[in-house]
Amino acid sequence: MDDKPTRDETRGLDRRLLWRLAGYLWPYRGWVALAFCTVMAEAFLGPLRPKLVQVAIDRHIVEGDWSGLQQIILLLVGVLVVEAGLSFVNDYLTQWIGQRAIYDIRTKVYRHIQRQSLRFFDRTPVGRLITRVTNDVESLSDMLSAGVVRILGDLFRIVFIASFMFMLEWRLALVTLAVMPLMMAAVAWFRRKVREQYRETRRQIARLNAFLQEHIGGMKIVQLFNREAEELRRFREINDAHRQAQIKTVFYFALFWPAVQLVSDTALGLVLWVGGLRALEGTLTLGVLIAFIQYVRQFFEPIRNLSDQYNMLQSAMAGAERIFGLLDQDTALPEPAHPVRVERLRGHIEFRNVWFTYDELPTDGQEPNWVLRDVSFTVEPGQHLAIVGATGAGKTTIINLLLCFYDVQRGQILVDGHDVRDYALRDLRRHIGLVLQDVFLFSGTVLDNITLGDPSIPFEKVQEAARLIGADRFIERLPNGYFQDVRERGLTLSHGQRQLLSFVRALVYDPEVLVLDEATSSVDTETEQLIQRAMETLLRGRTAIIIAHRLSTIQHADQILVMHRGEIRERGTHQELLARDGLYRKLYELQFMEQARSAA
Ligand SMILES: Nc1ncnc2c1ncn2[C@@H]1O[C@H](COP(=O)(O)OP(=O)(O)OP(=O)(O)O)[C@@H](O)[C@H]1O
Repeated sequence: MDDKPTRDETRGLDRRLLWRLAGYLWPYRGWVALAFCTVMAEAFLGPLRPKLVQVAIDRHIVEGDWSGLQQIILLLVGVLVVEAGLSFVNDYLTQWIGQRAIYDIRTKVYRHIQRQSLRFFDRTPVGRLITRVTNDVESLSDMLSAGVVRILGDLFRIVFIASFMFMLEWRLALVTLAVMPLMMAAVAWFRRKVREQYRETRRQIARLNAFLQEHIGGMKIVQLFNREAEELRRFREINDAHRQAQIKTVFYFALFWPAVQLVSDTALGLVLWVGGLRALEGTLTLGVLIAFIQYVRQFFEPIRNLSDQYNMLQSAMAGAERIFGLLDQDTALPEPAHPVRVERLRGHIEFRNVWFTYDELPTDGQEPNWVLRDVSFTVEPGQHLAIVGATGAGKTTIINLLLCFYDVQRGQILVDGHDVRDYALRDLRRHIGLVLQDVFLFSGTVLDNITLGDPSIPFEKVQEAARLIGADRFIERLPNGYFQDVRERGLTLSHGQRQLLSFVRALVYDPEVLVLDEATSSVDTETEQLIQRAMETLLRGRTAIIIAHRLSTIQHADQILVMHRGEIRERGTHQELLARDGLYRKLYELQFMEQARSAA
């Protein structure tokens, strides 16, 4: 299911992952160094304050030295102001660095996904990829921004505070540290519990995501089969498990904070007791005692922060592992070192003994599950080739291979005499237009969907293409015409209208070769005729490969291939194939009878 924790999160911090993540901060190393300096200065100034208070009391208040006291007060105010300034610079800077690094990683992940071959998308659920680009990248955010800097800052703060305490009065410092074993025990317990709970929460989130992805996608079926109540019950169950995991996490946090407070208060009590007794004996000044009270308060805060940050690091490590796992998996087809240059294609296409399977080739010598078997054919420039066959025969696969969505395992595909692998993918796809039966419309206007956001295509060209295809009438009837928003996935347009739009799109791009997967969805007779005429316009003067579902539309094709279970069973023109008493004739008669039945 989506987003399983892929690493054992009980493992500690992985140094290899940390280094790799640090690599994303390298471009901002100057700023990171500055952030370190500010955090160090802040870590030093904090413990300086109690020391100043001690001096103010012991040397000036007790001695009645007003002018000296004034100087110390001024110094204290100065320290506070500088600390506030440093804190601002540090917070802003670390977030700025972190957000930049996150931006870089997110762009890198998206670019990587974009380059993958379709084989990758067949195997990887969309929900998982979305989680990688959003949640997982976000989980690195805390670490790459404040994380590392703050952890170092806290460590330094502990060292500085301890040093100040020891310099001031080493015996009282030891008294403060006496509670450390208690503190360590509390931290260790909390860390273990929260880690367990954290893993449980992640598991529940993954279940929630997987459920939502499946059920929102399949809502039509859920509603059609009246499964709402049952699905709601299942959703409630998962949602409840998620809630319980969250509440447990909150429980441990709620227990941890007061526990830390208790330990630090115990330290305070000890300091007051031992320090108070000594003050009464006259072996300790009041200033030192007051300074120590402040140090005790300061000392436990970074310790508490560190245990929090440990959890943050854990979550970042899990996210990093998943992101790097994705980045390290590269299924992009290799681009040729010296691609064939193309200005225009002549449109000569040849499949030469092509064998193909969607699966990985077995390494144990077993025969693969071939989807295409020894497919060979040639389309001369300007010719129209139609492919027919039962569902699953391998028609779409031929298109997928011609457009290099997948790589052939045996044989060769040649366009204008060159292997398709010798072309740059961009070039090849620019010159071979593809019109699919399931027309995908992006959110945006009708115009955007025709030009696919290419501003160099003039509006007049779009209008002209729409007129030639016969789509102008319905577009102009839309409330905003070409500027009508089509909504996500084109739900506001009918099948026929979407089909026409995709024809206009193809005509505007004016490819030399056109590959067309004829729509199977039924449209009314008028739209059917419109589509038929539009197809003729689109195909005129171009080399074309048409996957035909209605045999009536391909009677004028120069060549027809009849596919059966991945093989070419028959080939010829419509008349030749009808004359032969074979598969084509059977298919034709079947469709003919169906049409006659539906007309009756
Ligand atoms: N992405 C894929 N991964 C694995 N197998 C696939 C994939 N796409 C298609 N197949 C399998 O390959 C075979 C041929 O499929 P193909 O889509 O080429 O058939 P088709 O003739 O175009 O069918 P239809 O007319 O239904 O579109 C089928 O058995 C199908 O299950």
